[in-house]
Amino acid sequence: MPRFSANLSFLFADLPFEKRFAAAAAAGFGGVEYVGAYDMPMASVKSLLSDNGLEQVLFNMPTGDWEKGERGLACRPGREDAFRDSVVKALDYAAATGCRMVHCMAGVMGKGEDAGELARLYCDNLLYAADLAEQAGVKILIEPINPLDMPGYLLNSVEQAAVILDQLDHPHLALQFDIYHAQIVGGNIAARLDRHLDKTAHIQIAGVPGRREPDSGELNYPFLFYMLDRVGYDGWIGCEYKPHGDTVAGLEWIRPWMPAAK
Ligand SMILES: O=C(O)C(=O)[C@H](O)CO
Ligand SMILES: [Mg+2]
Repeated sequence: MPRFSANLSFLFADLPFEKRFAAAAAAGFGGVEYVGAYDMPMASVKSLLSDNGLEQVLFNMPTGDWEKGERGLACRPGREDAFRDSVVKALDYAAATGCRMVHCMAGVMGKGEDAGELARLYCDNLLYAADLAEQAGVKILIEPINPLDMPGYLLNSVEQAAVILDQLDHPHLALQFDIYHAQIVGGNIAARLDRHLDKTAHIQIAGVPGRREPDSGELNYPFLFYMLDRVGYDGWIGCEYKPHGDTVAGLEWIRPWMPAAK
């Protein structure tokens, strides 16, 4: 049976962030994930989780200055110190909230930059983060993101991520398999999920095209959930989509697997 996590950066977006926790619990979710809650004190996040009986499934490391175009720091020359600070901050929040997975965004390539050089720095930084994460009992996840939504992003394909994970061979590095991005970059989802499942610590879903509810578009999610059960995937499935309208009204697709809270 799939276990669904509500991505609070996408779902319940009409509510203030701190109210999204209760809304997720009422909708039946047992876990939540989001980009980050670093502007809230750790104790407040912890209370929101425990008051609502929620597990903190995942969040991102601080990603740098989003307004200025940063999308993670891990491949960025000159940002090594900021990257190391971001690892420490994320692991502090992870310890406070009992979170066992942290997504490390790679960052974007500038025009004329050497992808090989950036990839080398990215790998060095991933190993630095993974060593610290190991001491904290946390996994660092890397997620391929499609280049239409995030032009210049360093890590685009699941296959690229698999090569990096194979080469770094660190027990605290794993794949965040976002099916929405993977469908746009390569398709053939069932076979690729199967092939890379041993590296996959977390899955995210959305309909393609449009990143809407997973009951719209070209992907057959009930089949993929069935397949994930058959192969014994026991991780979370993050609902990272932009609801068409009201989040709860749009959750009809989930009810065969997840009833609303009583
Ligand atoms: O963009 C995505 O798919 C992600 O999962 C990012 O972490 C969102 O920030
Ligand atoms: Mg994602």
